[in-house]
Amino acid sequence: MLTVEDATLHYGAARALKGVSVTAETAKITCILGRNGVGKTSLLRSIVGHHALSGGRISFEGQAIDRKPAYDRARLGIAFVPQGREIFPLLSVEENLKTGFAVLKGKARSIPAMIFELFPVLRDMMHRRGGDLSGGQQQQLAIGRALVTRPKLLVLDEPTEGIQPSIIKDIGRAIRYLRDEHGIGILLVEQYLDFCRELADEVYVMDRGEVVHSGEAATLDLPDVRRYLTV
Ligand SMILES: Nc1ncnc2c1ncn2[C@@H]1O[C@H](COP(=O)(O)OP(=O)(O)OP(=O)(O)O)[C@@H](O)[C@H]1O
Repeated sequence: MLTVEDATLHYGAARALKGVSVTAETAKITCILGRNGVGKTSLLRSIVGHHALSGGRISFEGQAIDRKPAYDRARLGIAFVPQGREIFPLLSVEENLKTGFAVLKGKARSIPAMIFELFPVLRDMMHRRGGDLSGGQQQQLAIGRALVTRPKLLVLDEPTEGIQPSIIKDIGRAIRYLRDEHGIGILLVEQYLDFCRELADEVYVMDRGEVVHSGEAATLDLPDVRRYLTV
């Protein structure tokens, strides 16, 4: 569904991505592991249209998207849950969810009931301000907002960062449900190996702007992967 080929990205003279190739399939969970600063966020932001590549190609459902602006990619079905959530603290939970309407046509503008089945706390806190939610609840809200756009591919940047274990479990369950029941493709980056192992179908490991390992999650060579995750 999503193919990134030979992606290179520069910040000024500094090269953050060096020939990265990654694919994410429909109804599969693809996890990119790597420690801080190896280029995971840069890769995701290139995929969703927040950074322009300096080389390489990105295609989605067979269509080249690397020259398209972020809102076009969102309309095609790519939704992004950024690191740090980036919810609107002064807007209510409901208003935050409705910001997802921007990429939908008039008639399609509704909040899917599935979001409240996955994260009941969002219904309970519908009229509270986003900024009043805990970190874990904000992460659920950020995922909910992404789901409002009815994505085919959900891209998540470190969804477990700074979140308590019970909510990490809820988020893991939600991700599995989206894959199994809705056939959504999931692409997530993580530093938390166990979360990734439990969830992922396919795994990539990045180091210093490059993919250094890739394969099915079930066949991961754990000592080798851990080596890339420890500082
Ligand atoms: N806007 C920017 N301008 C300049 N350099 C940047 C910018 N964003 C990231 N970098 C640098 O690019 C490299 C890759 O950063 P990136 O955030 O993609 O890594 P990461 O693996 O996602 O790390 P983290 O887990 O901390 O987000 C780092 O050396 C970082 O300092």
